[in-house]
Amino acid sequence: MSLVHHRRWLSRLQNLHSQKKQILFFCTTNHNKKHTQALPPPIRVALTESAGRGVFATRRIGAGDLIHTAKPILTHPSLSVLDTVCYFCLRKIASSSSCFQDHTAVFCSEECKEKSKAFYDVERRADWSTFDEYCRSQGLKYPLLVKRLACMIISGAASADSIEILQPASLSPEMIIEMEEAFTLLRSSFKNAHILDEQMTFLNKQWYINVLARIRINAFRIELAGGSYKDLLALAAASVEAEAAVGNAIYMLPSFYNHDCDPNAHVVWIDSADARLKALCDVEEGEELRICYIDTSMARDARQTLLAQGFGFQCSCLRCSSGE
Ligand SMILES: C[S@@+](CC[C@H](N)C(=O)[O-])C[C@H]1O[C@@H](n2cnc3c(N)ncnc32)[C@H](O)[C@@H]1O
Repeated sequence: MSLVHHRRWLSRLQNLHSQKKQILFFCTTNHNKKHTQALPPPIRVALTESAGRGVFATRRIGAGDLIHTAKPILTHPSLSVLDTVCYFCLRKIASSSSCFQDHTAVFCSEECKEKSKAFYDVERRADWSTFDEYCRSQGLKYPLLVKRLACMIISGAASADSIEILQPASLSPEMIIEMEEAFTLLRSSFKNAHILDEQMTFLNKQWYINVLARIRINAFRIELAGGSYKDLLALAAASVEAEAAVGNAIYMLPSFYNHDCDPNAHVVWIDSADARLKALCDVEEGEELRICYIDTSMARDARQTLLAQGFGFQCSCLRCSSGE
């Protein structure tokens, strides 16, 4: 990406920051005060030397401190937990008596149902069985986020360029060919549901590829840390079967954190897709905050391969450079 391109995105980000309605993404909560206040988090997004944009501390942050919280701008539950995880916030639903069932989806609260009403109404007009089955059989999770985003755009809850600010993955011609089937299924599901052409003007192949290229390197796999002992046992069992995730989500600010195999920050989810960015050690003012995109316990070569294939970069962090 060129410097001019980066500057353009940085200025867009600054504009976003100054818009009051966007404060949600950057919201921090001061629990010591009687009233909840939206304070700016102690960070800024700026250009790094070799990893594009990154997140930097604007003051000293102590080990274990909450840096900021972030609400997702897009979520989708894993297909295997559609009937036990909230459609909107990905909270686990303990029992059918404690949820708000609505046709194919479950909601943990009236609030989540209300917040997703507009795009859920669009989604439930269509028959998604073929699309979902295609994703399930191919082990694809990101097209589900594209489907959700398309429903949000059709309903007016999001704009067609809402995640354009995020960095896209570079896609090979083979990857683009692989996307065609899911795109065709997505479009035809809307068509068969009689969604009007004028509501779907954005939904062309180029839009689909652009969005998926961004989701590919910016989506977070959500594993909830909270819950009962029974949940933890279930989570441990599910982890073994690689099904621990309740879903996937896209955030704005957390997407600007770069990777390090020995990170100084991490993301935690307690009981929903609301993310908490926390410092893992003391961080000095001006220092870049980095999270780890993959399992830190892996060996160097495995980490390098995964980062190159999944995120398109060669990691040159201290740990990788020292061969650890
Ligand atoms: C989630 S984005 C992070 C923010 C990104 N730098 C930007 O400008 O929007 C992930 C991408 O950032 C770059 N990146 C992240 N960590 C990196 C690192 N340690 N070294 C080089 N590039 C990195 C890679 O291009 C990667 O695909």
